[in-house]
Amino acid sequence: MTHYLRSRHDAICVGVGTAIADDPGLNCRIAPVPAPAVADIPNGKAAVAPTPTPFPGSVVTGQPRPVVIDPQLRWDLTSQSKVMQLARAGQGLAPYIITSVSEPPAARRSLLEEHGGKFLLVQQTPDARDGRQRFDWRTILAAVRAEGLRSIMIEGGGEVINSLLSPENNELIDSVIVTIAPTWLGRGGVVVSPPRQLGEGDGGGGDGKGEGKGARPPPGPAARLANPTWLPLGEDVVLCGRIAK
Ligand SMILES: NC(=O)C1=CN([C@@H]2O[C@H](COP(=O)(O)OP(=O)(O)OC[C@H]3O[C@@H](n4cnc5c(N)ncnc54)[C@H](O)[C@@H]3O)[C@@H](O)[C@H]2O)C=CC1
Ligand SMILES: Nc1nc(O)c(N)c(N[C@@H]2O[C@H](COP(=O)(O)O)[C@@H](O)[C@H]2O)n1
Repeated sequence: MTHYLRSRHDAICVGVGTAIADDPGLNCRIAPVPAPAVADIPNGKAAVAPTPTPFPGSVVTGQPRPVVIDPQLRWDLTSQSKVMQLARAGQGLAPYIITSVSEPPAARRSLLEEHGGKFLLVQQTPDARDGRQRFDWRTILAAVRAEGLRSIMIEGGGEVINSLLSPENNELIDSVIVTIAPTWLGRGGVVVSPPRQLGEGDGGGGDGKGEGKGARPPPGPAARLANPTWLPLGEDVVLCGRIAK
């Protein structure tokens, strides 16, 4: 399922936490799957695939562009990183790294650009929830779109998913696909639990912690997927749906 989805998107996105933890390949390891005919897509529009920039001399088709969110350039990308090895082998594309560092280290920039990747400079803004500097997802998606990439699969990890699934971003998400495996990670594992929509009122006791006027509003309705589809797949089950309005 992961590789089928990778084959059907122009870009796949992970956070720097995933890049550091997993040294992921972020390529598609199945043959390209033909797109459905435009006539089969509700309100479908003609699709023109963008031309990726592969490592010079390699022939890459049907590979998504890795997009890594790395505001402070924590990822120590080297020529031995898996994604770069795959780019050299013509089995994937070098990443676009979204950062707020205006002058990335010159050697890393050269390495990236020699492989067909690049840094995309994006400004962080204070998050309305906690005031911390973050990228707004609308800005991230605009930067990716400006590179000619028209679809993006957000793979993870936990913090990226929690940030994208925040209520204010719901309108940006076309669909949600969750693979449920018969496994639990235990305490300390990656937790996907996005912030909940807030309800009306001033919190005067509604959430049990309210202190009257000016306190945090009580929680609003829980988020749900509309028209969910459940697909058993080996030992796993895949859940697909759209965020309910
Ligand atoms: N089972 C699965 O399908 C997947 C699991 N994972 C797992 O997730 C784990 C990593 O997850 P996390 O530690 O949560 O890291 P993460 O991959 O979500 O990256 C978090 C980092 O991304 C940056 N970031 C994310 N959203 C941002 C925003 N809006 N603005 C600015 N910066 C932002 C921040 O630097 C933050 O520290 C790994 O263990 C990996 O194996 C990762 C992908 C898929
Ligand atoms: N196990 C697993 N199942 C999925 O459905 C996933 N989307 C992932 N995602 C993440 O992908 C990375 C591995 O990438 P490569 O296979 O090296 O390209 C890794 O970060 C997983 O956490 N994983």
